[in-house]
Amino acid sequence: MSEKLKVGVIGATGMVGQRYVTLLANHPWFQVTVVAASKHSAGQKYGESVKDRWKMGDTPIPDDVKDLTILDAEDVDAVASQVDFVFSAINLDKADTRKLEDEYAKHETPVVSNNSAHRWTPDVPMVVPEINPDHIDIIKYQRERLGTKKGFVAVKPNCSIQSYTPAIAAWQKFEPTQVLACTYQAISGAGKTLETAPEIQNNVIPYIPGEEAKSEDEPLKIFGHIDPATKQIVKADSPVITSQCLRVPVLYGHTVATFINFKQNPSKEDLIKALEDYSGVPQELKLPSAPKQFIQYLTDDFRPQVRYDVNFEHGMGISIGRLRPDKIFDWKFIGLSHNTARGAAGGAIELAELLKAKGYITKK
Ligand SMILES: N[C@@H](CC=O)C(=O)O
Repeated sequence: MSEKLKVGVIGATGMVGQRYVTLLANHPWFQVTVVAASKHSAGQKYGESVKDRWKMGDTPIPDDVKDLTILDAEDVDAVASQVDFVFSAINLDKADTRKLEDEYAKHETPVVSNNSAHRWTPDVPMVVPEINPDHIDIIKYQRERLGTKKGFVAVKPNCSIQSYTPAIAAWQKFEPTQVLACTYQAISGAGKTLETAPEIQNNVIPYIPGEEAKSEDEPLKIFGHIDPATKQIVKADSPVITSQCLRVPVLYGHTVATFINFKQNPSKEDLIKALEDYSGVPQELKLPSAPKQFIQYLTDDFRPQVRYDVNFEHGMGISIGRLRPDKIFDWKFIGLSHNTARGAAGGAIELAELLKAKGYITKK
């Protein structure tokens, strides 16, 4: 077996960073060799630093990272010189995040980011590997702009869109024109637990800052195409998506109530078959984090439920149910995805696997 790629996790102490180090423990291709965080945590042993704020429940702090000394994420030289690429879960303001991620790229260290800062940079691919793997081809133009040979930034989209965008992708041949999506989002999406967010207990909060714009716009970049003339990703102009995003007292799992119109007139059987048959490059290449079944359709009207279905395919699969005709729209359905697995660290790890398999991430 070839030597594993050395990985840095920047922003390793927060909730998404913790999810990265737990998902990467025993990864067949990647080995976490550096954990980095704010200056405040730098110099401490990772295990010591996170033990009182460990949010991964029963999953212990992995042995391979426990004794690593946390580096300052802004000391790019120190981190980049020790790794082949980094996962970014850094939590700075957007301009500073963009600057820092670019610096890593310019140090010839590819960045696979969870952060939203670069999602709308026109030559940064925003990828769900099952849906738009071809967007990684934009990296050649990004490298031209950055003046790098190996370095680049690639991002995954916001977690909220992953409970309905896969269904829209599976139904592209029916030409979706309009989508209405109301999300019911878990508290871990805000980096909190039910204990650290007492305000969510017995409550529903009707506003998640910035979430509706992300939910409406990000799928369109994913459905877009690379324009070689401008060396940019041009977003699709349909379907038009409108949304409302609510925070609910759930730890993991974003549920969505979705309504959809099509130009064509698919039957329920056509729609379910398209969901169940939908499969992509990660499944073809058998990427280590790829779910065997990307989308499952559940016929029981009481499903999908967070309690039973959030961990479908280790949190990397999407569950859809209650597909039925609507009085105003053509169809409506319920979707569910795991917001910190498929929706965050798991989706980014699958993207890094795709980038490695396609030769964009290599040993330095
Ligand atoms: N913005 C989301 C997190 C997903 O990436 C949320 O607040 O739930």
